[in-house]
Amino acid sequence: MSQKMTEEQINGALEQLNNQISDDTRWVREGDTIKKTFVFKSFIRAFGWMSQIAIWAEKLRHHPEWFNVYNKVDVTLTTHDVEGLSELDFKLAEKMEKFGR
Ligand SMILES: C[C@H](O)[C@H](O)[C@H]1CNC2=NC(N)=NC(=O)C2=N1
Repeated sequence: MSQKMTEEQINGALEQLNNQISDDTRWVREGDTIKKTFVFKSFIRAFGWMSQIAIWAEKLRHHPEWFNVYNKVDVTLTTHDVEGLSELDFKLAEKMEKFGR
């Protein structure tokens, strides 16, 4: 079971996550969540990416909140079990970056 992260841990993990991103988009902290909008070349690319991430989400037993319109996917990550952020949110975010575009 993943533990709720402290402010210090969150800030560190967020910085590390954003440092490995090549494009100019960033994950943003919003309360008990981190958020990012992923933009793809087409709906089918967006949906293909979601399918890959869905498999990882099952493997990690950690699931995204996301909203897709055409080529965009708004992602919100939080850990309901701890009512906050846990390392699972950052693990899933890293998978999203790895398979992004
Ligand atoms: C039992 C099961 O692993 C838990 O309910 C998992 C499932 N997926 C989850 N996903 C997210 N985002 N937060 C959780 O707390 C969570 N809990």
